[in-house]
Amino acid sequence: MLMLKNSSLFRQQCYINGIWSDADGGETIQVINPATQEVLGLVPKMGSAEARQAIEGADAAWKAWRNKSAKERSNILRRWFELIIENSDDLARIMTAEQGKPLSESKGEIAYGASYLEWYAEEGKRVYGDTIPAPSRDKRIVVTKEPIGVCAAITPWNFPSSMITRKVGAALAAGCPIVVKPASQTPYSALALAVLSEEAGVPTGVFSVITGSASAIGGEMTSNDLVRKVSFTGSTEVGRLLMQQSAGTIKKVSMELGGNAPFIVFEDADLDAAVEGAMASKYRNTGQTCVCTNRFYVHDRVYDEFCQKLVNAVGKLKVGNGFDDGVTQGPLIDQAAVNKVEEHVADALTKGGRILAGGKPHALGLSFFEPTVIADATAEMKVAYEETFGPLAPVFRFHSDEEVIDQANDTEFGLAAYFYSRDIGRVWRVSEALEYGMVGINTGIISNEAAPFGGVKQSGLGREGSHYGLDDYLVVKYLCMGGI
Ligand SMILES: NC(=O)C1=CN([C@@H]2O[C@H](COP(=O)(O)OP(=O)(O)OC[C@H]3O[C@@H](n4cnc5c(N)ncnc54)[C@H](OP(=O)(O)O)[C@@H]3O)[C@@H](O)[C@H]2O)C=CC1
Ligand SMILES: O=C(O)CCCC(=O)O
Repeated sequence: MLMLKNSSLFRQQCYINGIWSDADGGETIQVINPATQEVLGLVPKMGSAEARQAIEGADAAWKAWRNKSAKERSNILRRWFELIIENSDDLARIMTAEQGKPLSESKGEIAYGASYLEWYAEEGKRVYGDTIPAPSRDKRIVVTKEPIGVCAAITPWNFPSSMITRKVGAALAAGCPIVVKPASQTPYSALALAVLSEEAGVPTGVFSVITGSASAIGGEMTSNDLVRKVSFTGSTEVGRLLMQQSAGTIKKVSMELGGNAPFIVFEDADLDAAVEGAMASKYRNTGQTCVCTNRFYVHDRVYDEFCQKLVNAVGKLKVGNGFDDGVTQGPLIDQAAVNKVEEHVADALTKGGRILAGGKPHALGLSFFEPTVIADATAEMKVAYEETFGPLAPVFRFHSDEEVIDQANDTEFGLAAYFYSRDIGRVWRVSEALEYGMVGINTGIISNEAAPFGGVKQSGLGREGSHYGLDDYLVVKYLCMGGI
């Protein structure tokens, strides 16, 4: 039983057009605590009919929402932000229970998620237009920005709150209503946000949360003509499918997909700082982050020293139930996630990898896995080209800048990359050569609400956070004034 100060935050119904609802047929999905395998509760298993209802409600709400002043929308977003902060202890407990991450990380995510609402409450006031000198004297060119319309979002289990607020904050600030389908493994964080949105005064239909069949709800979201934009965070495979489905009605799409982040340690790096960044980047959320380092490249001259320092730091991690004191590594989300890490470890070992730490499921059982470091990684290993999404750090050796840049870019993904160097010329050269949407230079943590988050290549399209994120929910309108 989840103990909360405000038990009304734990809702087991969907929030559609301001009404708390069950699925039409009464079907439900079980939600499991990955740290204990206990059933936390049930949520409705909705499908296309309920998704259509939510979309139609959003469309009905759109006109009044877009007609509010930016300041009115800002006040509501601000109030929602404040309520999230006021309830952050409970929201963090809900997150740890359904997702497994340590309570301190859940608290961090609630604050991080709320920061998008706070930031967009302000930025929504700055949707500026433009005037452009016309090529002829009798015309004037004026450019305005307008909300794109009804939006739909599908979000993942690894960041159950912030991946919603990052989309919803921008959509609402721009003047768009939005319907969200959270991951089936972590619906309660989303439903708790809906409880607080209602209290904050977000009008009926402007924000709905619908749980259930991903293919049925996703199918309706991507085919319904009323939806003008689909925003997705999750696997590249599902992102590709949603883009195909959205093509029929030419929807705008934002896709935040898989990564395969390289983390390069040059021979002039501050190694202690690099290890600190490596730990934050690799083991945050037990390695289940699309911007987590997937591949460490370390210069031959500092290879052994870096590996030793990394292993020492990994030895201090504590695996366990995220509610327990001192735990830094929760369980993986499910057995399939464990299988993938095991597969990558086994593959690396058959190709000459050397285990320096961990390497197997944790003695706690269930989906707990030992934080793992593997030395002598090579380009032939699966860890070089597939996203592990778990606590496995493969360490590759390199000898020159050209070699490591080629290896870092040798992937279909292009989300985040990191490198450590104290040479300013190299910092510029490497930053420019890396084919990635985001580059962390002498830092392992890059995410914040003021920065544009997003990838290139098969890591996705569009940006979230920052003023670029707001543009993704706006359309440009050109007014041609003649007869002057
Ligand atoms: N970029 C990122 O942040 C993330 C990347 N991943 C990567 O993806 C791998 C697999 O994770 P997984 O959870 O399966 O990720 P998915 O892409 O399957 O899930 C993400 C979201 O998409 C939904 N979804 C799944 N199938 C469909 C569909 N056919 N139509 C519409 N929506 C759909 C899911 O719903 P439901 O939960 O109901 O199935 C969930 O809400 C991970 O190992 C990791 O490599 C995963 C999560 C986040
Ligand atoms: O897509 C993800 O894995 C979530 C990104 C978390 C972050 O914003 O850093």
